[in-house]
Amino acid sequence: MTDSTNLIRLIQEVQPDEIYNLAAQSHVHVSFETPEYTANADALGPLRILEALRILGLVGKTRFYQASTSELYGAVRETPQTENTPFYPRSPYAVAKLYGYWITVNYREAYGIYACNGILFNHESPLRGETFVTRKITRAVAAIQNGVQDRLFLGNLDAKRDWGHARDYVEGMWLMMQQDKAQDYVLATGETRSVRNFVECAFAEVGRTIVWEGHGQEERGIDKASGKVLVMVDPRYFRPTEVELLLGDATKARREMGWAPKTTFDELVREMVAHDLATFEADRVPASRL
Ligand SMILES: Nc1nc2c(ncn2[C@@H]2O[C@H](COP(=O)(O)OP(=O)(O)O[C@H]3O[C@H](CO)[C@@H](O)[C@H](O)[C@@H]3O)[C@@H](O)[C@H]2O)c(=O)[nH]1
Repeated sequence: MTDSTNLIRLIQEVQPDEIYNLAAQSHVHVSFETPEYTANADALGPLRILEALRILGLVGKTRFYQASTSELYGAVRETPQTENTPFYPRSPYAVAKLYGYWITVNYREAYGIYACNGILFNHESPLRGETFVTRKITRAVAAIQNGVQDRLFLGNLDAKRDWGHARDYVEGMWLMMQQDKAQDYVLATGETRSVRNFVECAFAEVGRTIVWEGHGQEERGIDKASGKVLVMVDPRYFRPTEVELLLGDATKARREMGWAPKTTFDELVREMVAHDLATFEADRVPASRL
């Protein structure tokens, strides 16, 4: 995404009908440490693809999808968030994505290219990177259950997200690219949960009840049955500016494309925990081979 000549060469060779730009430095916390690279990949990246389409004369042939994000809403101006909610980005990642959003709109309006933004709320699966909060939690549950980790350290337990399953969202992305006219759409479940609640649901999958004690940085998540501290707060995971609450309204996607999420929150958590448990169990060396 940071190399125009290779992007042009690749697009010329492939002559694609559709390009889904999911490439990015996509970790919000990391973007505070690497803001310049994040801007290069996440803001100028989509511009480079759009320019490649213009240079190669593919504006009438190739459709373009830009992975926009609910992070654009940041310090939210209204709840729930729709396609018409004003943006207020709260991280170098979100500011870079703001450019990506508007350059996509601009190339659609200026050159008539079929270019659309999917404003996707958090979408998760067992394929999620291990440093994003959902997967970090489900892996820790599996590791603790297998006796290879004592506890889980997290940042802001109060943050609320609208978490859906990536499988459903990919279908929505594809639908956006099959319409008569390119437009921007929110994809979301319409439910919001705190990080704390995700922790409770993930541990419940292995039969553990988490009881919370203390406040702020002193808060602890304790296993009700054993009394062991399983969750602690580590301020290293706090962000300089946080997005406290995201809750999306996908009415437009439902009305115009017939899109609706199929996987419930509980099913998502169950699938992620089951996958991580299976991975840890498969990695365990049987006692007979020790
Ligand atoms: N990563 C992480 N997040 C934590 C932790 N503890 C608490 N959190 C909180 O959990 C929330 C979710 O964090 P992430 O899972 O890292 O995702 P995100 O910041 O919401 O961003 C993801 O979703 C966006 C869509 O809204 C995407 O645009 C972005 O690329 C990424 O996939 C944030 O409020 C974060 O502060 C922790 O230990 N690690």
